[in-house]
This record gives sequence, C-alpha cells and structure tokens, in this order.
Amino acid sequence: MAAVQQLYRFSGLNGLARKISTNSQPILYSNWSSSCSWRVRIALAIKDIDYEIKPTSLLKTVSDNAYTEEYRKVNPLQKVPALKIDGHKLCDSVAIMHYLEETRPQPALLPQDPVKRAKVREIVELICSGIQPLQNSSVLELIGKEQSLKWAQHWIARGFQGLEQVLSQSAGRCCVGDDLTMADICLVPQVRNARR
Ligand SMILES: O=C(O)/C=C/C(=O)CC(=O)CC(=O)O
Repeated sequence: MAAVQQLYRFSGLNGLARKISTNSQPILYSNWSSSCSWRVRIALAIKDIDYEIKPTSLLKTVSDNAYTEEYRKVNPLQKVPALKIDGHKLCDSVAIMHYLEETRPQPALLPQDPVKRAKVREIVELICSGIQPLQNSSVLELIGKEQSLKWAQHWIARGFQGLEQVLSQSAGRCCVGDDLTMADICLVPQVRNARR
C-alpha cells in the first residue's frame, strides 16, 4: 500500500542520526521499540519539524532509562514518548499529535470534514485505547511469560477484526479516504507490534 510505504519513509527510524542543535529545538524522549514513540516521530516528520531525540531506554540496567527520578519529572508515568516543545512538556502520543496539529496545522493530520474527522478519531481510539494498551510490554510483564503471548494475540486479533470492518467502510488509499491522517500514523506502528 503506497500510504504505508510513505509512512515508513516518515517513520524517523533513523532518528538517532538527527543532529542535536539549538535549545529551542523540540526534544523528543523516545524509544525505538515503542509504538507510541513511533507515532510521534511520524507526526513530527510529516510536519517537517526538526527535533532533538533523547533515546530513552525501557531497561532499568541501561543509563538514560525511563525509570529514573530525573525522567519521572519529564513523564510522571515514566513512559515514552514525551515531547518538550514551545516551552511546554507534553506526554501521551495522541495528546502530542493533537498539539502539533493545532499549533502547526499544515500538512493536516485530520480531515476538514467533521464526519471524516470523527472516523479518524474512532480509528485512533480503537488502536490507542482498544489494542495498544492491552499488549504493551508493561502489561505483558505482569501477565507473565506463560500467558503473555496468548493474551497479546487475543487482544490484537480482536482489535484488528473490528478495525478491518471499520476500514472496509472508510478507507481509500489511507485509513480514511486518500489522505494521511492520525489514523494511519497509529495503524503502522500497531501493525509492527502485531508482527513481532
Ligand atoms: O504515549 C502513549 O500514547 C502511550 C505510551 C505507552 O503506552 C508506552 C509505550 O511506549 C508502549 C508502546 O508503545 O509500546
């Protein structure tokens, strides 16, 4: 699908190579394996916002990890992503995407049409509330090794079955019509989660 290829180009997986420059540049606390961090990297790339990336490990044994007291001041839930931008500190990938959309409207990540906007939000919600939180690493750790694969597969399969039904009505080249939106930004990292 052309849109998916486009998103991979936008993914910022090569974000580590981004140069660190002035203080006024946004700072993204991100982890390569975090699908939520990936959403924000895609949004920043689509909107052509240059930023500094702070790789934030999810392993307590590695320095610059998310479980330090220092990072707790950045994100009280000690999750990635977090974005420092315009003198503010923002957490939660969906809230960050909306902030970017409202402060830097072009290229738009939401359609103009209210029905299409609602559909984008429905898909975002389906993925970001209905799938991703149920299969993220902190939840799977609590479920335990024996049950975690079955658990993750169950919620991912259930979510994608619902999603496919929604997309059969809404999609063109992208999730809603032919233009890239927040829905596509959330879909691609979730597909990667499902495959791994
Ligand atoms: O910012 C969010 O929307 C949610 C973040 C998380 O749940 C942490 C995380 O990185 C989980 C993941 O993407 O694998």
